[in-house]
Formats: sequence, C-alpha cells, structure tokens
Amino acid sequence: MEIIKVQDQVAGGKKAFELIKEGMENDSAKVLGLATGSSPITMYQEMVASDLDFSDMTAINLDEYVGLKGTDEQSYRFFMNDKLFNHKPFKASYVPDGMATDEKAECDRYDEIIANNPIDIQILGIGTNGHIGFNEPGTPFDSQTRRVGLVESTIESNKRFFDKKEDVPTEAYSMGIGSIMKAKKIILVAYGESKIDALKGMVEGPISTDCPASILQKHDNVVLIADEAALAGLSK
Ligand SMILES: N[C@@H]1[C@@H](O)[C@H](O)[C@@H](COP(=O)(O)O)O[C@@H]1O
Repeated sequence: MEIIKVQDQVAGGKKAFELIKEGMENDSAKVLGLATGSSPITMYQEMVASDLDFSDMTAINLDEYVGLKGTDEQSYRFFMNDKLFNHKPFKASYVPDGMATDEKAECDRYDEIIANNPIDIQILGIGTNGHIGFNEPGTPFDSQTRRVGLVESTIESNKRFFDKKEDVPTEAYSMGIGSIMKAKKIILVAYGESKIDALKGMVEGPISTDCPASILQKHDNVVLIADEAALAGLSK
C-alpha cells in the first residue's frame, strides 16, 4: 500500500485528481468507482475545474440511502449530480436506486452493471469505524451489492447532513467489498483526527471484518491519501 501524506484536504484532492488524470491519459481509466461523503469533495472540485472531458467515461457509485429519491438533497445521487455530473457529464453514471422496492432485483441489476463495467479506479472514503461504502464491521469480504443496515455510529456521523438525526435513513444499498476489491486500483482519501483509528486498522491492523478497510492490505494497488492528523496513529 502506498501512503501519500498531504498537507490538507485541498492538497489531497489535487493528488487524487492527478492520479485519475494520469489514468485517463494513459488510457487505463475508463470506469471510475466513485464515493460520497465529505472527503472526496476536493477531488471533485479539481475534476470540475479541469479541462478534462469525461464524456466517454463511466462512473459507478458505491452506495445510496434506502428511501431517498435522486431528487432529494440528501441522496447520494443528488450529491453526485451536484458535485460532479451536472458540471462534467459522463457517458453513464450509476448510483443504486434508493427507492427500489424489489431488493433482489436492484442488487442483481447493480452487480450486473459492475460486472459489465469493470472498475479501473475506485475512489473510497472511510467511516470512523473502518467502513468502506456502507459495508459496516462484520460484512463478509466477498460480499456483493446488498441492502444493509447502518450502525449507530454511522448514523451519528452522517446526521450532520440532515436537519435532525431521525431523518437519517437507517438502511442503504451498498456495493459489496468483493466488488470493491476487484477494482484495478483503489484510492482512499481520509482527513482529520476522527479517522485515526480507522486508518490504523486499515494499514496496520489484523485483516478482520471488524475493520472492513483492513482487507485493502490484500489488494496490490492501493494508494492512501491522508493528512497528518488522520495518519497520527500509524507506528511509522
Ligand atoms: N457511505 C459513506 C462512505 O462512503 C464515506 O466514506 C463515509 C465517510 O464520510 P466522510 O468523508 O464525510 O467522513 O461516509 C459515508 O458513510
């Protein structure tokens, strides 16, 4: 795992963007796996400010809250349109359908999209408990797209995006860890001291479903971009 220490989230966004640009220039990046949360926002800002054309690229997002429509401001579809796709159109952009009522059909549909569009570069953030996507501790490492329940600490962390905690959905559709691990390259961005334990578990911890991100130790092309505060728990 390559670790790139950056000054702050702005510098991290530039670094992550450079890696995507490099992939696009050498033709190794046609399909991007994308993430929500606050951590990748600076990378999206760089993408939007760039002169790059993404119109022959495909984007596949990690997850979506159950019960939110794409027009709902708190939905991840809305977030992605607002932060990236409205400014830089992609050939296709996929986000799970939070309103899908047939759970199995939706999960199968999403897995088929992933199978038909192998992910070249997967962008990840990380939850304070080490979750990736919405794959909470305990998720099997070979999991595929599923409807998942969110744990209390995740609801607590994500309530800042909602008017009140009761509005935070308690379930989501999430791409599985098995699919994330199939991406050719993974770039995980993390900033701030709230991520200290998660990054320690991811980089140095035992590979255990207790810290979902620890499985990334087994992937041979992972770049971690983080600031000093988030890296403070690492032994070296
Ligand atoms: N499902 C998302 C994750 O994909 C994201 O990594 C995490 C951290 O978000 P932030 O970057 O805002 O700390 O939030 C949510 O739970």
